[in-house]
Amino acid sequence: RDKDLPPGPPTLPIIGNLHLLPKESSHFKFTEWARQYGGIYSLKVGPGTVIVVTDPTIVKELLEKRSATTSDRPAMYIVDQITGGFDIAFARYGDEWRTLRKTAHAILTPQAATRHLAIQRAEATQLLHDILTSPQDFYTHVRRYTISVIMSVLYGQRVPHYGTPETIAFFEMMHLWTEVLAPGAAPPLDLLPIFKLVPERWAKWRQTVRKIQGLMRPLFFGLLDAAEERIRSGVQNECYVEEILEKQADFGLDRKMIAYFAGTLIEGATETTASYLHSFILCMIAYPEAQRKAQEEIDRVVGQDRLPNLDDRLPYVQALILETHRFRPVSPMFVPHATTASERYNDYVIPSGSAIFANAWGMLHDPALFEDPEDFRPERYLLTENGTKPGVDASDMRGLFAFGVGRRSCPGIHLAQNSIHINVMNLIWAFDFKPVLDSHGNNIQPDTWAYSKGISFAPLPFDCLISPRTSHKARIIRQEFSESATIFERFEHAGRSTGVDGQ
Ligand code: HEM
Repeated sequence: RDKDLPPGPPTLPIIGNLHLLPKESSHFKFTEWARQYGGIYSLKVGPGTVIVVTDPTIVKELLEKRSATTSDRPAMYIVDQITGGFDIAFARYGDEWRTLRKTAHAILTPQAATRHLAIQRAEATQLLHDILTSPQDFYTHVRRYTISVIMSVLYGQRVPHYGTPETIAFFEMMHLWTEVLAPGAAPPLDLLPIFKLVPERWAKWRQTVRKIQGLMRPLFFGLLDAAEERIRSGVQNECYVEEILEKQADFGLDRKMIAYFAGTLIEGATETTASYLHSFILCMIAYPEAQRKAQEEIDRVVGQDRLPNLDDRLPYVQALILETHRFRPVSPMFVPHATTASERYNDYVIPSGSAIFANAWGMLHDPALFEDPEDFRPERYLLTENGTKPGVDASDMRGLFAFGVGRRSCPGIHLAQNSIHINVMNLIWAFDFKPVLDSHGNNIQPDTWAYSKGISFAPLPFDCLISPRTSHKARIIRQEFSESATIFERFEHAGRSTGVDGQ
């Protein structure tokens, strides 16, 4: 380790800290090191440098104030092989990323996001209705909701039930993504490019990449073809593809870019929002007192006779939403950034080309910032704006640290926040969430640590008893769902096929 680098664990010759890197749930080990080496430390991975930041002030300084040089992404050979560099979340910091980001704003700014509220509300009503009808399947109902919203926003085509060929192909593809990107699934291709020459029969990762490509191309182009055909036939519903085809020349996009950009946005939107909502339900059964307080507030403000809406003032529910982001952040390490120039921070030099990991988990679970951080306690956000301990200077800790900071922060935040607020309020208003019972009638306590260990951090499927709070509310749900039919009609195009077989 160069003497100007921030401190870090002892290195071995040539490989540096490679042998120490965790194979799963890396945020836990990265947080352990942060407690030992401080708010900024470094890891050597072969010749490369990784900087891990676990201090809100340093994150703000490096990723926000100096975002002109810290907004690149590390090279990811496998991702580029799969998406041709057109996945906005992993694209290098350059003209193509700028173009993609600009087009994302066409659908994702706060104003643009309000255009999607009608379909989000209608889909949320279907989520209530689906849970009312088959509560044991709540996990897949939530996923149907999230994919249906983003498909409507992008292609103007909703997903009325979970088993459509497009959803089957999409989730199969996501499963393979997780498999191939899991640490250890492929050799360190970005550090040791010689491995790129290994032929496919000896490189399982290559076979997986080929399978993903085989699912991805027909899915992304099939969805685009179907949307274009619908638009040509004069049926419009203000979706992204309509807008982008109109302005294609201004944005400088070719057809492949549109197909891959829109397709990779489905990935960015679906699992993240679903994972948040699953964590919320898990917290409701694990922390019944928080559920009771939220229900009491909603009953007082909203009453029994209508669904909640975004104008309702519900401070405890707002605090609960923030606490869920803090307690189980969807992206505990954000997405890694990289530097395009050397940066000096205090006495340290961060070389150009270093990866920077913002350790959101370590900050959101820091006992110096949060009282009993491993407790789920919405009240902390009623006490101080950022949920931090009274008296702690947390001005650099924004309440929504969950969505990243700087130029690469999440452009989907407004769409995601609307989905989260609408559904959390609806679900608390409508249902009681309880743990399942064992054969003696005792509660089986949910495991709030049973999460996926790969690149995403999502609760593993869990059991839960969900029942409507009153039969009157159940009737309102059925009525609202049937009234949503007129909104759904605009996003359902019977007879138009994407050609995806979903096998
Ligand atoms: C609970 C929901 C969500 C959470 C917690 C979340 C969180 C994040 C985080 C932490 C990042 C990385 C920020 C960084 O690198 O500094 C990110 C990036 C991104 N998110 Fe989200 N996200 C969510 C939903 C969505 C939705 C609904 C969309 C799309 C409609 C979306 C699209 C993206 C994209 C395109 C990027 C990459 C941005 C870039 O690299 O320029 N996300 N998100």
